[in-house]
Amino acid sequence: MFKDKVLLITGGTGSFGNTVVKAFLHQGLKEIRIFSRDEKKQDDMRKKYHNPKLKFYLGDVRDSDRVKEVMRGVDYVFHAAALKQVPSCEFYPIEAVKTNILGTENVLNAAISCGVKKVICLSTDKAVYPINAMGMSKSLMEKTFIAKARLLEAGQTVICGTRYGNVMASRGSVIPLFVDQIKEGHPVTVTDPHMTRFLMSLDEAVKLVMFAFENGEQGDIFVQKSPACTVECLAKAICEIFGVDPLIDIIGTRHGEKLYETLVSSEDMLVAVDYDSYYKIPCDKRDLNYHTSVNTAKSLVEQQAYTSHNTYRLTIEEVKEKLLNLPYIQEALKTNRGDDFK
Ligand SMILES: O=c1ccn([C@@H]2O[C@H](COP(=O)(O)OP(=O)(O)O[C@H]3O[C@H](CO)[C@H](O)[C@H](O)[C@H]3O)[C@@H](O)[C@H]2O)c(=O)[nH]1
Repeated sequence: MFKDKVLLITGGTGSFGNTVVKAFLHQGLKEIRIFSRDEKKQDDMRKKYHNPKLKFYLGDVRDSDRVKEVMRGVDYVFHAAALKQVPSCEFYPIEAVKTNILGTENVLNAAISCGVKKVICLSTDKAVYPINAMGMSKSLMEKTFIAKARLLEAGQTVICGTRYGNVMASRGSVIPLFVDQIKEGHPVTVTDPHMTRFLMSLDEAVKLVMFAFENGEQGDIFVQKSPACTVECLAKAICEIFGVDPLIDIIGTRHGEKLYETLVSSEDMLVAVDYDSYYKIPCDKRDLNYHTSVNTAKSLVEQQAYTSHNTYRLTIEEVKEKLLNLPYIQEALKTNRGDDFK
C-alpha cells in the first residue's frame, strides 16, 4: 500500500514520528517527509537514521503557505503536529487554537487542494467531554476534519482520525518524569492517587493509525480499547522496577485535569462499531436539512461511555510488565541499576 508513495508526518520529530519512521523506513515508501518546527530535533533525527528517503522540512502548521509547499506530491498524511501538554495549554489557550485547530485546517486545505489520498488526524481522549484548553482545541480539531470530510466527494481526499489515551513514556509525560525523580533521589510527585489514565504504548499508537489508514472512511474516528491504571499504581510500579521504596509526594490536581478520561462518549457509543480491539465512530453524514433526510439517527438512550474508570484496571504487576516492555524503561534500567537511586 505504501510502495513508492510519499508520506508526510506533521510534528514528525516527536515520539510518534520516530516510531513511524522506524517501522516504515524500509517498507518501500518513496519518501517520508518530516515537517516540524525544531531544527535541532530534525538534525538529531537526520543523523540518527541517515537515510536519503527521509526528508526534513522546517515549518509550522500555522503557516498555510508553507504547509501548501510541503504538501506538493504527497500521497498520505499523518497529522501529529499539536500542542499537547494540558497545563501549558491552560495558560496559553490561544496558542492551542492556532496550532491544533487552525493548523489542522491548513493541513486539510492543503491536502485537499494537492489531491492527497488520505489524511489521518491524531486526536486524544481529552477531546471527549473536554474541560481543558488542550482537549477543547482537539475536540474542535475533530469537528473541523469531520465537517470537511462530510463535504468531500468520492475520489477526493479521505480524512479520518484516531483518538489515543496516554502514550506511555511519550516526551514530557509522567513516566519519564517519575524516572527522573527517582534517579535524582527525589520523591515522585503524584497529583491525585485515584486519577486514572488509559495506557497505550507507542507501537500500539502506530498500529491504531495503521488500522485507521487501512479501514477508515470519510470522517471516521478510531479508538483502541485500552486498559487503565491509577496514578498511584503507576508510581508504585515504577518505584518497584527501579528498586526504590515508594516515596510519594501528593501535589494535587493540576490546572485542567480530570479524574478520569473518556475515549468514547455515551452518545458516540450508540453508533460505535465494535472491531474487537478497536471502536470506530462513524461520521454522521446528514446535512442540516434534517426534515428531508431519512432519519438514521439513533434515539438518545442512556449508554455507558467508555472511560479510564470503567475499562480494565491494571494491577501493579501488570503495569510493571507493560513498563518493562518499553524501550525507554529498558534503556533507563541499563544505564542505572536500582542501588544507584537509593
Ligand atoms: O508530576 C506529575 C505529573 C502528572 N501526574 C499524573 O499523571 C497522569 C498522566 O499525566 P501526563 O502529564 O503524563 O499526561 P496527561 O494525562 O496530562 O496528558 C497526556 O495524555 C494525553 C492523552 O490523554 C496527551 O497525549 C498529552 O499529550 C499527554 O501529556 C495524570 O493523571 C497526571 O495527573 C502526576 O501524578 N504527577
